[in-house]
Amino acid sequence: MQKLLIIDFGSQYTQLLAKRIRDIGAYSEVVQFDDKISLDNVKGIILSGGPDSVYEEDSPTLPENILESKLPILGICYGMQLIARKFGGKVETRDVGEFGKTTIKIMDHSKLFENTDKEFNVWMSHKDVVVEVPDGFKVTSKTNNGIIASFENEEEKIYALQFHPEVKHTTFGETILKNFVIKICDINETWKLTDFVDEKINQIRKTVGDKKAIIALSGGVDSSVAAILTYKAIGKNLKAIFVNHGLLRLNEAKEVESTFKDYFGIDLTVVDAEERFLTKLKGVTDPEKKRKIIGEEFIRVFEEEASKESDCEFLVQGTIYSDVIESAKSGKKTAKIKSHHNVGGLPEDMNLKLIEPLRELFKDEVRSVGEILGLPREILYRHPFPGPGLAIRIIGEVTKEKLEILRKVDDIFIKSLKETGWYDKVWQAFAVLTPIRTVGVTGDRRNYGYLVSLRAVDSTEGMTADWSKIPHDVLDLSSRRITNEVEEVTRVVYDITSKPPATIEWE
Ligand SMILES: Nc1ncnc2c1ncn2[C@@H]1O[C@H](COP(=O)(O)OP(=O)(O)OP(=O)(O)O)[C@@H](O)[C@H]1O
Ligand SMILES: O=c1[nH]c(=O)c2[nH+]cn([C@@H]3O[C@H](COP(=O)(O)O)[C@@H](O)[C@H]3O)c2[nH]1
Ligand SMILES: NC(=O)CC[C@H](N)C(=O)O
Ligand SMILES: [Mg+2]
Repeated sequence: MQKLLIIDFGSQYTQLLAKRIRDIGAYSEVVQFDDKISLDNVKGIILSGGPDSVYEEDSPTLPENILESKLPILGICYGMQLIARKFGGKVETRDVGEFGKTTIKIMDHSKLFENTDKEFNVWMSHKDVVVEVPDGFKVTSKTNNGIIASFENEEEKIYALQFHPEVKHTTFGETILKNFVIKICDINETWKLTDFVDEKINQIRKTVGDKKAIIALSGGVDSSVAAILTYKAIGKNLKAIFVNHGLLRLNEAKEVESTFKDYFGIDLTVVDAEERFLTKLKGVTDPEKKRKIIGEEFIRVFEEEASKESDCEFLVQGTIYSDVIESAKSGKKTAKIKSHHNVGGLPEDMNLKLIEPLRELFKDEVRSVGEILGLPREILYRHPFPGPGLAIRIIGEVTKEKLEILRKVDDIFIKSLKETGWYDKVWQAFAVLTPIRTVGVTGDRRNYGYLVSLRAVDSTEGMTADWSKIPHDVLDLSSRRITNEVEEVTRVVYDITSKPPATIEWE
């Protein structure tokens, strides 16, 4: 089968690139930069970004055989800088980076930019820049800051982009990738999500055999889809476990329980584990420590529940690709951003075998799988909620008192969004409780209360995000309700940072 090869230099977005290629309907494979690379059936090569700088010693280099192959090449970010250096251009670092939204202007015709505007927004994440392109290459676009955003050698079919076309916030990103895959590499075969569903159901059936499995069910999108997929494979041999770790939102435990009992015939056990989680978290302020403690405690609960069943050997989790990438469990060079509780937060000694049917997919693909499986909209379009819950939204130590405050604030914000029709317009929204105390005046009295931040983001798969442009009156409504109804809070701010440079959750 014809394919595109993606060479991974440690970008946070490598699998996202693979996904975009799937969206275009072509088959792609990701390999590490130092793997032995076979070029059989390969029609084009994409070089990913990465955390290194090409001028540093020991930084990853271009595999030799790809240049000899004369196949079309597209270098992105680090990949672009590698091409510049390899062919004799110049790469330098700058004091000020470009992270998030930047505008570029097309300077010269390029096949890559066919059907795009002459000027459009792109998503950047870099500090190094190409200051001189190699001989034989031409600059095809620059950013508003005068930085080279793309260059190419059309004859050799070598193309380079400083920005990330694989990121949804890059307008025309899909057009650019399509131009590369279809017009430049000439690929024309199809990949479908329904094939994926059938394949996974068979695989799960084979793996579990006549043993039993438990599914860690949070009521969120990913684990609900994983649950139905697994239920289709092994039926009654699947038991669902929902852990109430005391870090949930207002009324969440009750809602999840009733939704699942009503909708699906799956056998669901709710485990009340509030005291054990909060005891373990006592005095802990470091975000990574919190995540590891929670990840381990989850597994201990699942092990205890599994041991109550005969022949229960498997734990199904709704892990998706963004959980994997940020925990640095993908490529060799990928930097760790944070340990997602269900991946980087897992203990080393665990006796259940993991099944993660959605591990390679992104959120929007998971939603599509859910649609194929017939899950209701209200489950599929819930905002994501992280496994460690409110523990990573309370900056500093987690206490019962703080959990109470944050639950009330979060509930008011979400209700305000729902009432004004904004809940479905943003990808994820929540509140964060900071340890900062600030002076307020309520009813002529001094009130020394907490500072909370509201956060709402627009995203497609959580890998990048922009802050949502919620109207001022909706923010105003939320702020007034919060300060009126939650006396411990004296100040409300709205988070206006994109990812990158920030992340979605604060810890
Ligand atoms: N309270 C919980 N009880 C049981 N399992 C949980 C709980 N919270 C998280 N998990 C497990 O951890 C996995 C990762 O959590 P995550 O929040 O990323 O996914 P989700 O809750 O299924 O979906 P969403 O991202 O929409 O919230 C879940 O798929 C589920 O398997
Ligand atoms: O199940 C989870 N376990 C975790 O440990 C975790 N950390 C972040 N998230 C969610 O992932 C998405 C990206 O968040 P970040 O930009 O903060 O990494 C956002 O949707 C976050 O809510 C988690 N989900
Ligand atoms: N995202 C990237 O590929 C970054 C490449 C390089 N480290 C830079 O800062 O420019
Ligand atoms: Mg969740």
